[in-house]
Order: sequence, then C-alpha cells, then structure tokens
Amino acid sequence: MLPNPAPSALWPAPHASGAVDATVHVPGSKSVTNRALVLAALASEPGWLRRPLRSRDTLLMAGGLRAMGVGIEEGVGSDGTGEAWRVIPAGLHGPATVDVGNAGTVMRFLPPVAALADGPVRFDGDPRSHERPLHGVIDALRALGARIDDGGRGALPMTVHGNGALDGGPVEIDASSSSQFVSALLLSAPRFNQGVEVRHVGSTLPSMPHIRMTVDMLRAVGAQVDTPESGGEPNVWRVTPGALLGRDLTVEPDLSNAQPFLAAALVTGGRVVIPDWPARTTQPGDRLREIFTEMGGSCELTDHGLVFTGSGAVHGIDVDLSEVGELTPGIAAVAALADSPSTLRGVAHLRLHETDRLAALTKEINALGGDVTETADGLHIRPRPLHGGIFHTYEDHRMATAGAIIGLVVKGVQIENVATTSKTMPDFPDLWTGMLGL
Ligand SMILES: O=C(O)C1=C[C@@H](OP(=O)(O)O)[C@@H](O)[C@H](O)C1
Ligand SMILES: C=C(OP(=O)(O)O)C(=O)O
Repeated sequence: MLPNPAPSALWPAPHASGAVDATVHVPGSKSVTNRALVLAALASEPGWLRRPLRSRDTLLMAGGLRAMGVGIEEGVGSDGTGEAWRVIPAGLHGPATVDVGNAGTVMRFLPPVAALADGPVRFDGDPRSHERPLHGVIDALRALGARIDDGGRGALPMTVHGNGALDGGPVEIDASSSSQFVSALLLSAPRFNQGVEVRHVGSTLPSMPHIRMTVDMLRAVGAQVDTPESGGEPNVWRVTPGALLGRDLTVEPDLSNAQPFLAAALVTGGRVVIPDWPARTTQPGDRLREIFTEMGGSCELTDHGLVFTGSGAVHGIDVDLSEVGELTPGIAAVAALADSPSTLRGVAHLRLHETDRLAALTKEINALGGDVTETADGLHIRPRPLHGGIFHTYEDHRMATAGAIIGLVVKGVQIENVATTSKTMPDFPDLWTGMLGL
C-alpha cells in the first residue's frame, strides 16, 4: 500500500500580498487518465497515454492493472514528444491484489475488469474506502454473472472471483450515490460476452458530465455505445461487445484542479492563465467558466489558454452543483469570501466522497469564524469576516485546496496535511507558491 502522508503536519497557507498574476500549467486530468488506462488495458493492441496524471489515484490505477498482468511502461509518445505511458494489454490474471487507496475511480472501475480475469482478485484500500458506496457495482456484476465475496457487506474489502469471461447483458442499478457505478460497467462492457445494457433506476444521477466522458472515451477507442442523448431511452446506456483499439491519447489538464488557481484570481482581483484549456471537453471543471463569472470574474479562451480575471468583487451564488459535485469545496471557499450569501444545491452525495464534504466544509469554515449551515442537499453560506486558524482536511485533497483559497485573503490559515493533495495533484504546494512568486 502507498503510505498515507503524516496527518499532523501544518502548512502555513500563503497570504497574497496583492492581485495574483500568473500562468499555471495544471497537471493532467485524473478522470481522463484513469479511464484511458482501463480502456488501453482492455484493448486488443498496445496504446499510448501522453501527459498522464501521475498522482496517488492514477498510480493506484496503474498498479491495479499491472497486478492483473497489464504492461504499463514509461516512455515517450509515438510522436516522440512528451512523457508517456505505453500500455500493453495482456490476458488478465488472478490471483492478484488491488489497493484502491481512497480512489473512487479505482474501487469502482477495476472490479468489472477483475471479473474478466482468470482467477481471484482481492480489493482493499484506506479505511474510508470501506465506507464509500460500492453496492451498485457489486450487485450489478453479480447480476451479470460474476462471483464476488464481500462478506455480505456490499462494500470493500472484497474478492472478485473471475473465470476469464463475463456474460454481461441487461442490468438495473441505482447510481444515485455515484455516477461511477454507471461508468464502471460501461468501461469494461465491450469485453463482456453480451456487452451491457445499464438502466439507472434511482431518483437522481449525479455527475452526468463524467458519464459523458466515459461514453466519449469508449467511442474514441471504437466501442459502439447508445445513450439517452443519442436517441435512446432516458437513463439507459447500451454497449455492444467488440474489440477496442489501442490509441495515442494526450490527457487534458485537470480542470477541477485548475479551480483553486482560477479562484485565486477571483478572490485577489488578479489574473491567471491556464494553458491547454480544451475548447471542447466533458470535464465538469469547464463549468467554472460560467460559475466563477457569475461570482464576479470574467474569462476568455485564447491561443494561450483560459485567461481568467477577477474584478475585485466576489459575489455569492445560488447554484445546483449536482452535475459538477467535485467543484463544491472550491466554490464553498470562494463563497465564504463573497459579498453576499450563497446556496449550493444538489450535492447530498458528497457526504460519501473522500470525507463527508458537507460536514467538513461547514466545520472548518465555521472554525475560522464563518457561518455555514448544511441543508438536506448542500450548503448555505453567509459570508462573515474570517480569522486565521487550523483548517483540517480529513485526507481530502479538495479540502486542502479549499483551505488554501481562503488562506490567500485571510491571514494565519494553516492547512493540516496539505500532502493529501497528492491524491490528484502532488505538485499543489509548489504550483501554489509558484503562482504567488514565492
Ligand atoms: O468518474 C469520475 O471520474 C468521477 C465522477 C464523480 O464521482 P461521483 O459521481 O461519485 O460524484 C466525481 O465526483 C469524481 O471526482 C470523479
Ligand atoms: C470525489 C472525488 O474523487 P473520487 O474519484 O475518489 O470519487 C474527487 O476527486 O473530488
């Protein structure tokens, strides 16, 4: 297992002496990297992944696939430039052990892959991984023909007893607690004997852009996918069985990890440029252009990237974040510094993320003098003058970056365990001080 960083260390969050003015190269997308790894591992020929994110979550994904026999080698992309991973698919083998850490993508996307292996694959991870919902994947895989021993918990730890193939076919799931249940089944489905027809039967379905990302990436490697958007039934996705192509894919910057840097421009009335911001993307972070504009900034997509400029004013917002839940901590941090109240809605499922994010944000912002209350499905934030103090992170990367945003304008904020940002952005402290010219 990768060690968890020491939880007691305190990082004095840098205070911005004026408006920030910086260009920040944001590392690759976690969600794209981990989907690309799975699809490349299931392909019928080798593929390349250029500018992959190298962080705890993606190294765990690579480690899990390697444990099942997939080759993932360091190299340069087929055009001879840039850092890359070469992925060499192989027969999937058990016995194997997969450490999921606290990566939702690893704990949900790899069990369907393991169902295709020729022996038992054991899954375990951080204590929090035992609490995060997995029943949608477990129940669906069983309905599709897999044998899984989870001790009746419906959660980790568990063993998937692969026998080299999975029937597949139609299955109903309730994915209201995580869109990753749907993505997990779709990603491996081209390799199921009958493909899959996933029908979501729950009341709500969060993070739709992430499901669109799954569908787009499947199609890009040759899979046939029918979706509600392509004229199919609402809440039904169909994947036809078939071989996947090995591709040479360049990973986009992680737009959700661009959030703290854009927020820095917003709360200091400065300017930040994010190079390589994609003109079209399924990443939920693209919604920041609209959300942070409504909160007081302005942005322009240029040849240099996204140029985001703060006006000096920060406004509250009333917004449904159900499609883009992972942006909630950063938006809450900005909202705590705004000139009017905010209501963040549609994110009840965040209680089951890396930590209970609604409780954690409420507690930590209030500990700095804020006035945040939890609602049934989100947060109500009334800005108040904040003061310094310790901002606990609960091993949640986005809590750490949220605290850093507040620390830019509130003196004396100390982030506990900033190293937890290694889940998706190990360079965060350096990128942050670099942005400030420190
Ligand atoms: O599929 C993905 O890559 C993700 C989907 C979302 O999960 P949930 O639907 O569980 O919120 C998101 O919050 C997570 O950070 C990444
Ligand atoms: C919810 C998140 O991650 P995970 O992939 O572990 O669900 C996140 O990155 O905000």
